[in-house]
Amino acid sequence: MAIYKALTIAGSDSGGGAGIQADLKTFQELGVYGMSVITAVTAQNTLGVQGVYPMSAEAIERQLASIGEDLQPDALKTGMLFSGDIIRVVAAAIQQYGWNHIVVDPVMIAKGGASLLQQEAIEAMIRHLLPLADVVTPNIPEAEALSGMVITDHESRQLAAKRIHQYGCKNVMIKGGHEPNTEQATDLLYDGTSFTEFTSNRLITPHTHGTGCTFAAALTSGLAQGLATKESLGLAKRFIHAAIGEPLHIGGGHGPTNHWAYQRGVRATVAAAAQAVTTERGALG
Ligand SMILES: Nc1ncnc2c1ncn2[C@@H]1O[C@H](COP(=O)(O)OP(=O)(O)OP(=O)(O)O)[C@@H](O)[C@H]1O
Ligand SMILES: Cc1ncc(CO)c(N)n1
Repeated sequence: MAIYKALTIAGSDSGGGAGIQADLKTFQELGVYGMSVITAVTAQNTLGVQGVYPMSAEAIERQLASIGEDLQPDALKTGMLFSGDIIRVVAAAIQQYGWNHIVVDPVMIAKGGASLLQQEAIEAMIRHLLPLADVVTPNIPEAEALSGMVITDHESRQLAAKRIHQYGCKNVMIKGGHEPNTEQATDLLYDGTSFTEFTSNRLITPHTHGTGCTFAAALTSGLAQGLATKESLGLAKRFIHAAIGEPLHIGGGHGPTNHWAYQRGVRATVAAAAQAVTTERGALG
């Protein structure tokens, strides 16, 4: 059996709902072997971010080299990168080791408002990282920061996607979790030629901590297994919808999503089908 390997380069969330922890849980659930390079440690829970402690560039470089010298990832994602220096180190390693299938989740601000990326780092991300990306997955505020324009409607979202695409990434997926007053959660993909929408009903819940990380990790899992970009995005959309749809109700604030929900749904469907076959056989004979 082939073992597909996925790498996350991101920050640690002590509360377990976002960052490295969300990524590794998602990789595991989707059947890929997960590896991590930790860029920063956050003291964080469902109530907010209580502390941010970036790793040194040397510590990050060393982790990247340990992966590069031994374990080639089939796909990787970046999450919280915090500074321009860290972005340059990560971009250099991607090039040095010839890694492919790169998902850049341009994490900037946690849902509670804490900054996870310094302002000066946006320029470095545009210059060094986006040209290496197969898919970049900004939410609406991140797409505004990257494109330098305000997104108010469908047309301005399309224009922002085109602007971001010009930085050299192959695909831009502007996620719609932050779109106000909509009954649907619609994500917009631009591949340099045409637009594709991925839509689900909007779930009403405060428990959306780590949705972006989980979505990008599911996308990375699909790419690691050799699925095409659109197939992987479809998988990610189904995975996050299931994860938001069955919240765990832990913590006193914005709780994490449920990383078990998607596979439990798949297993239940398979079990129901097996039951139907057994019943039919029983009826026949
Ligand atoms: N309430 C919701 N109901 C259904 N889908 C949602 C909801 N909120 C977010 N999503 C979906 O979750 C995925 C992540 O989108 P979102 O815009 O929330 O990311 P994000 O803001 O980067 O997340 P994070 O807060 O973790 O940084 C997208 O596919 C989006 O459509
Ligand atoms: C470590 C980390 N990465 C990303 C996010 C964004 O959800 C977060 N809250 N924490």
